[in-house]
Amino acid sequence: MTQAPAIHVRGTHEVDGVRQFGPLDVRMPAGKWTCILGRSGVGKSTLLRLIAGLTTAGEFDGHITTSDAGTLEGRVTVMAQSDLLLPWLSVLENTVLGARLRGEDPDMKKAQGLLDRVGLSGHLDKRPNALSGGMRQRTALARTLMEDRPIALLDEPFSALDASTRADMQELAAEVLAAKTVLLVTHDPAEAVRLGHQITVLTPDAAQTWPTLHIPPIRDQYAPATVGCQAGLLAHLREMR
Ligand SMILES: Nc1ncnc2c1ncn2[C@@H]1O[C@H](COP(=O)(O)OP(=O)(O)OP(=O)(O)O)[C@@H](O)[C@H]1O
Repeated sequence: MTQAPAIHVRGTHEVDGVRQFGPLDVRMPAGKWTCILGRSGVGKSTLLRLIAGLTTAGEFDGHITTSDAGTLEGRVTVMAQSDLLLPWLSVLENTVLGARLRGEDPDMKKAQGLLDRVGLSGHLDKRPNALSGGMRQRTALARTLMEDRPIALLDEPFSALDASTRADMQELAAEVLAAKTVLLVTHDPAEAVRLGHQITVLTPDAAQTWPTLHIPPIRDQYAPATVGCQAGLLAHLREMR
């Protein structure tokens, strides 16, 4: 795997000639987690899609660059808000879909290991319509973690999970994606404070950096400093409405 680069996004996004967000200037440090929050509809998923090189509802006027001047193409793995599981494939087949689409031999042992870590080892042969929402999301997470890319873009990857499973999956993702450049879109201040090396709050006008704790992630969510940071961030998000 190549080393994870930093990512720098500068620009403005417009939909039908109306500015949706920007001009923003956001830097995602190399090999670190940047957690992005902001009110619903502000453009978090759009920003993620722009970095992923996917289409958006509008036009982006700006630049997305990497610290090594390399292209993003082929170096990014994306976990979208909807799980995008193929209904005719099993849990295991969906998990190895990336390799299959590239015409490679999938690493079945790695896939089975990840599915075990996400608690689905007893469901490998099931089709997505036989799974709960949380099980589907964990399958999509396993599929994302299969890809050994230097950049991971995760759009609310733990939103369908119960609290204890969510904590477990956050720890798994932090372990597997260590040293990668990660963008995590979340609505949960506790999640951002637990996982983020950097916390960015997107507004229609800018991307604000919220001060994080000096302790490196993954942080103890019950430590007084963590709880205080979460409370401050939540208050800030509520004031922005
Ligand atoms: N296909 C589309 N056509 C027109 N407008 C769209 C389309 N998709 C998204 N939008 C608009 O773009 C804006 C940003 O959407 P986006 O999904 O990026 O927001 P978000 O911050 O991720 O929201 P949420 O937190 O609710 O997921 C929204 O106002 C939305 O209405």
